[in-house]
Amino acid sequence: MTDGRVGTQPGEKVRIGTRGSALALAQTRQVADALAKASGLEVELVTITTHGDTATESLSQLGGVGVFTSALRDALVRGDIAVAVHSFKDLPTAEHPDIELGAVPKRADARDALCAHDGLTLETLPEGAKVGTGSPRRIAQLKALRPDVEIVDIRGNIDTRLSRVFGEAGDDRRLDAIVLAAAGLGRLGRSDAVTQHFELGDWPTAPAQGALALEVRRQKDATAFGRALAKGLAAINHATTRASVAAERGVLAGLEAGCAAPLGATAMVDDGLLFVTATVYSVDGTDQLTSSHAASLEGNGQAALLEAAEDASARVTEELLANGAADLASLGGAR
Ligand SMILES: NCc1[nH]cc(CCC(=O)O)c1CC(=O)O
Repeated sequence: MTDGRVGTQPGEKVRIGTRGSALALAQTRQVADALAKASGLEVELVTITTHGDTATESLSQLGGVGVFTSALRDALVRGDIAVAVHSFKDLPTAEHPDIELGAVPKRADARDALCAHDGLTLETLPEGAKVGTGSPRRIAQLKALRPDVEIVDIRGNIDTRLSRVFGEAGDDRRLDAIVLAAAGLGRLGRSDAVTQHFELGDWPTAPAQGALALEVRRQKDATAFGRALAKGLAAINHATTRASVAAERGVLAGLEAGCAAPLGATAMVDDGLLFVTATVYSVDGTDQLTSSHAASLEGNGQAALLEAAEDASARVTEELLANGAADLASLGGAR
């Protein structure tokens, strides 16, 4: 298709695929601008509708694997787009034969946040308060700390969810609070709705939460355009984010848990070490298992970081499984 091309064609743009939600568009515009600057190429957003956007079932019923990502991946493989931008936490852990990770930009806030009316926090919500979330992990975490609250399964985009607390929702739809990713709220300029941030130490979040994945085809165009794109992707890649996310997702893959599993994982790089901590919850929130390990970086650069990530996450996975994580998590196996 592009064989024999020497220079970039005038007007040839990097077609960047994104979901059409306000959140997806906001985050993709940001990386598209950064990629344009770093590559010197013109960019163009291509909106793609995914099954997760059109389905009306709750997320736990949809079953998860790739509902938000497979249509984007299909467009990438077909060549309709050159780059697919995903919320990293929505990506399945299984490798795709034709696709690889092109870049992972610097992570945003990985924490979850409570958005409640009247400035309330998880501690000050009234007894029996209605709290909205569709995530088995968040359900387990809420139940562990506030077994009295009534958890309401919600889905939809962030603005729809916020309207259940702050908007004109009728009394029967009105919620006292919802739990959302701080990163999503930040990207939409809605951090003002947050009444409490949960610290990662006692409220770990989904593997890769707050990070984006830029995927590209494994098969590269040997053209000036292809080289400029590769250079741009390398420039916006953030090596420690990529390794931290790899460590968190390594635990997810190692536990053979789906993206809806009640698992929280947090990794970070500091002072020559990569740390990863993961917690598996029973769905009712009464039980949990945590494991933490660190691996030292044997050298510099992305490869050394990824090796440490693999090492640390393998040890965390092994310890969680040895302590019965599979049994604990499968208490929610029906999801
Ligand atoms: N599963 C939905 C989803 N995928 C990515 C984000 C937002 C932030 C992110 O992690 O990049 C959200 C919403 C949420 O969990 O509140």
